[in-house]
Amino acid sequence: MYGVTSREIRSGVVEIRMTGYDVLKRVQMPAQLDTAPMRVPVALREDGSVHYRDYRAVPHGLTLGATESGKSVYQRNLVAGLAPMDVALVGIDCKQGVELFPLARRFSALADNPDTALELLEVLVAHMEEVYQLIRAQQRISITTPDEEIAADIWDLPADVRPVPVVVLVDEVAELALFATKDEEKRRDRIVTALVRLAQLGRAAGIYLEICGQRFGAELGKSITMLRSQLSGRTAHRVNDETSANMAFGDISPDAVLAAVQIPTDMRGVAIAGDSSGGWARIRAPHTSLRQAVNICNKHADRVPDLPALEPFRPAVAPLPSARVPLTKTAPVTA
Ligand SMILES: Nc1ncnc2c1ncn2[C@@H]1O[C@H](COP(=O)(O)OP(=O)(O)OP(=O)(O)O)[C@@H](O)[C@H]1O
Repeated sequence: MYGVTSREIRSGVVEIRMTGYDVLKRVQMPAQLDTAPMRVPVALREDGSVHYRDYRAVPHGLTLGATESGKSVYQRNLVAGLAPMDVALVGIDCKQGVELFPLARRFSALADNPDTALELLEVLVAHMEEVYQLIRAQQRISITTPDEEIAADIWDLPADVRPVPVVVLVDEVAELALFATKDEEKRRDRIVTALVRLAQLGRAAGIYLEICGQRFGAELGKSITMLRSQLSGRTAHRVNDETSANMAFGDISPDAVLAAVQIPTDMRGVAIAGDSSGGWARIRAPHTSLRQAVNICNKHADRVPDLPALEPFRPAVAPLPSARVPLTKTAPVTA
């Protein structure tokens, strides 16, 4: 029997109701900016504790759910939580860009079609290789100094040489896999190959994948199983059938599969979150509107880091009203 409902009663305060137990809790979501780097408070668990998306503990994530189940709102909460942090945000949104493009001011790179997405992913693979070279160069220095720790990932590097971490958000992954011609099929395979490389090697280079979609199946080609095994953070909103729930949790926990298929249609935003340990929890993200997320991204627009490789993919955005150059010149002050 499903026994939890939650709703946001005012900004940042979520009311959790456990039906059958007559328990009511009001919980204040913590401030978005958490002290631990790359650890985002993104939702509440049914016991009232905070659910974090911790990129350093679980580098890559897969979020599944039927249409209108709450995937975009969840992803929006992630972006809003990441916006104040020292991180580059990269978005791939081939659903006409409707979800991620309004948040463009905080993004270092955006792609809204599969051709640009492929170019962007291959640039990220090249960036990852450069970061590996940097880690190796640092290792060569440390190795000659007894007692000095040897860097194994970007977080072991001295802060002044550490590259900025990158979170790559992919909205509706199946849109990247559509093909009608042989050339488009080859493009799909190259996209998935780049995603697999980022998923296998990205963690040490501080590149984290956050992939979202209604399904995650054979349409993504032969490497799908390999890619899925690397996306160890799983979140499933309401799904249409057990097959979809299995795509999220079949290889992790049969109980989580059952819990995902039991999410009722009217519980939008409720999800099951689990990872490769087999542990899982029911969660619900705050109902952040697109307007609220845009405001947060605009507020932190100046935190977009300088990453020359991503510059060609930087979204063109109009300046914010406060930063606009006045259309009329003020008269010079004369003595
Ligand atoms: N955490 C939440 N709390 C309350 N309502 C929510 C929550 N998340 C989503 N909803 C409601 O569900 C609707 C659908 O959410 P959302 O757009 O995130 O779904 P989706 O899975 O991304 O859908 P699609 O695949 O069609 O884009 C929202 O308009 C909102 O009203």
